[in-house]
Amino acid sequence: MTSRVAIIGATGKMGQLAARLVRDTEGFELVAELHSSSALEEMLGSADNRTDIAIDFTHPGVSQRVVDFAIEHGLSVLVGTSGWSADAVAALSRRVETLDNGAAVLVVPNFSVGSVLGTALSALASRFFDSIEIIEAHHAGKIDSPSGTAVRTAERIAEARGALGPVAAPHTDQRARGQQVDGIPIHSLRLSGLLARQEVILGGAGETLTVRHDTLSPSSYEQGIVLALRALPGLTGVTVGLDSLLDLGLPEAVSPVAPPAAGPAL
Ligand SMILES: NC(=O)C1=CN([C@@H]2O[C@H](COP(=O)(O)OP(=O)(O)OC[C@H]3O[C@@H](n4cnc5c(N)ncnc54)[C@H](OP(=O)(O)O)[C@@H]3O)[C@@H](O)[C@H]2O)C=CC1
Ligand SMILES: O=C(O)C1=N[C@H](C(=O)O)C[C@H](O)C1
Repeated sequence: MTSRVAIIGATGKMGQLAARLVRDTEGFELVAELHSSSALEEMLGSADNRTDIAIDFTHPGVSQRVVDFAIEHGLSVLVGTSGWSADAVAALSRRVETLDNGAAVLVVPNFSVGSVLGTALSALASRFFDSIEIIEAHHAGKIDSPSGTAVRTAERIAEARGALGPVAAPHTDQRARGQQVDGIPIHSLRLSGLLARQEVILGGAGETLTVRHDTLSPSSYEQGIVLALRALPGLTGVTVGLDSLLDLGLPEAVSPVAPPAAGPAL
């Protein structure tokens, strides 16, 4: 069976990449391409060629409106746009449950497998260090900060630490100490010449551990986008991240669906 796909943000960098992947992947057909001047109705396709899946690669200020429209019309949605907070995802889950019309949403803060692993490994390590900060660096054209990946990493660290509670982040009243998400300071750099990089620095007694991921080319997103597209028809409700699709083989304590972990006996 062929899934018909609409891309919202099709003129953008990621939208163009997604369009190529949809065209090149068996079982998917591209039926609509929307940009900033398009009417949202265009995402539904035509009467004899109705859309099944919407892919959103727009801007943080636009994405929620796009996703709301898609789920209201029973489309499943793959969201690549950054800026989806935990609160916004929780509200979306409630909305999808209430609608109960078959729509499913997969929100993916980062499609790169290396980045997903970097976040998971940071969550794993976070139970052993009480001092943790994130530095994320992106191309100068990125309009939002902190990055969606950094926010997701901080959320995953907070989940993994569970009863251990927030990390020690002194001097939070000083602006140069970063923006805190779940008690973890995130420092954002925007630089010409860069694509994307994230370092999670964990400090302990007499040692630091750095988990660093570098995105060198947009090709790093391709595998994750195709994996997500193929998985979407089998999902229900709202799912965040590729973790559950990748079978990372990590202990339950750092699984995003696991209950809060108890602190390690050191
Ligand atoms: N999850 C992941 O792995 C990744 C996520 N991202 C995220 O994806 C998003 C898009 O990034 P990128 O492709 O670089 O951005 P671009 O600025 O290149 O593209 C943005 C797209 O959104 C469209 N757009 C803007 N406003 C609207 C609107 N009101 N209605 C419909 N379409 C609109 C633009 O159309 P127009 O051309 O008409 O302006 C354009 O097609 C960002 O949030 C970014 O952080 C990026 C890389 C990887
Ligand atoms: O805007 C980008 O480029 C990216 N945005 C996403 C984010 O905010 O984390 C994913 C990736 O880092 C590239």
